[in-house]
Amino acid sequence: MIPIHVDGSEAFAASLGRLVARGADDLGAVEQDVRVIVSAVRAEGDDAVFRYVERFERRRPDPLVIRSFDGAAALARLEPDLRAALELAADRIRRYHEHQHEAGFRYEEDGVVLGMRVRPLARVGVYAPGGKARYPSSVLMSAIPARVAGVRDIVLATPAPDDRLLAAAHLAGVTSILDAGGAQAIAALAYGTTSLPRVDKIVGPGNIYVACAKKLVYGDVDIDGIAGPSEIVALADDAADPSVVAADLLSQAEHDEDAWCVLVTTSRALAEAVVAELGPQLAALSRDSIAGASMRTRGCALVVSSLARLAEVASLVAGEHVSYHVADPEALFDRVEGGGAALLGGMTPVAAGDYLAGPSHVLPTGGAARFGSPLGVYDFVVRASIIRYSTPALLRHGPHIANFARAEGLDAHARAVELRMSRHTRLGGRGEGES
Ligand SMILES: NC(=O)c1ccc[n+]([C@@H]2O[C@H](COP(=O)([O-])OP(=O)(O)OC[C@H]3O[C@@H](n4cnc5c(N)ncnc54)[C@H](O)[C@@H]3O)[C@@H](O)[C@H]2O)c1
Ligand SMILES: N[C@H](CO)Cc1c[nH]c[nH+]1
Ligand SMILES: [Zn+2]
Repeated sequence: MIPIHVDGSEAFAASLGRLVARGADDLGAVEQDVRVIVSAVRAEGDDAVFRYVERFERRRPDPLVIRSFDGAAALARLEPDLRAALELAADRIRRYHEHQHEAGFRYEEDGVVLGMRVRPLARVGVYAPGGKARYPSSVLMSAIPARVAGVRDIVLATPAPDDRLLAAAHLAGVTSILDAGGAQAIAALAYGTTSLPRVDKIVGPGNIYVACAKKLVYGDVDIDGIAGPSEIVALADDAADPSVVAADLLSQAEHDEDAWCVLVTTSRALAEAVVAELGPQLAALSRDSIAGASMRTRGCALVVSSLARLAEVASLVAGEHVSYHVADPEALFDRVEGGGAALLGGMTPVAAGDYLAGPSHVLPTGGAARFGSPLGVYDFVVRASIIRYSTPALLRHGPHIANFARAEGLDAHARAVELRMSRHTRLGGRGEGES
């Protein structure tokens, strides 16, 4: 089902090389089409959004923007077990993100007040996929951090929201819903239309059209990143439970034919036992053809000779989820670089992180965990630097600033400083401004 490669072999080097080079999805195949959609929505607004929703989703939303929705009623209509799961998840996600609050700061240094002000973004767009499957979990995982940050308007963009989505939107504090999916929804959020004011930032996962549209509008609006197919890197030693490791690998493989599922282990016997588990477990899944395709094309087991090498390989691969099936997960985690989500110990399924542990499941993929972080409250704030000079401080720094400016050939910069200094001197120290 998946090949096993031992460190030192050519096959191991090739497999690791392919993983390290995997990068973000190649969006080139759809870029031209998406560019047309984005430009049309930018130029024509609602009319173009309706046109593309009719073309790709075969329906006409009415209304396109839902300003008030009865999320509480939708929640009440859900089957009680699902309702309880959503409420538990929302509560846990909120409490986790409350730890991420970032305070600004101010201090004074020799007559110069410096600081940083942190304010929430005013208006954000949260995309929740709605093509092949529905993800109320993604609504919670994207919108709750925004709500905790204090964002005033949270627009959920999703095609034809059902009760599960409306209930999640209600629990997450979504303020309005754009009933559209795909590139047209992203363009409407980025540029605004008659019925929808533009947003400051767009977050959340989606398919290749959504990802490409986010990339194209970036700069006119902020984005969280480009989410590619799901990934899991399971790290295991010889004490790991092969059936549990196999179950974790399959739990991400079932997302997408292109998901990356990788086992890195210090034990050849464990690798063989995991591979033996995969077939029967896969056969029992409803999405067996998706998970099977992912395993066949992008799955592999890499066998290394030490925990140090395990950490090195995990750092190189930089997976979205890294699950630690080893005797001392904390010690190994300490040696692995990068962001993403770490699931520590055999009793921590990746699925717990996907649904309700607390941290957002919107994570860097395609190796972006080398530098990227989970979606968080910090994604929904804007920072302003604060600088305030007193007169003595400017008299002290002024000559240095002017010298620096002239060295860059920027006279006007120098004069803006010198004017203040000379005016102050002319007025005998009684100049305007701060003493
Ligand atoms: N990383 C995460 O946290 C996470 C979470 C949930 C889902 N996902 C991923 O998000 C993706 C969701 O994809 P999806 O397709 O189910 O839903 P989606 O909502 O992202 O895309 C559906 C939209 O695609 C557009 N579309 C479809 N065919 C098109 C075409 N030919 N031309 C232009 N636009 C077209 C339509 O407008 C449609 O509304 C999956 O890959 C899934 O694995 C990721
Ligand atoms: N594992 C996905 C992120 O890679 C998130 C998700 C949503 N639902 C279940 N899982
Ligand atoms: Zn998942």
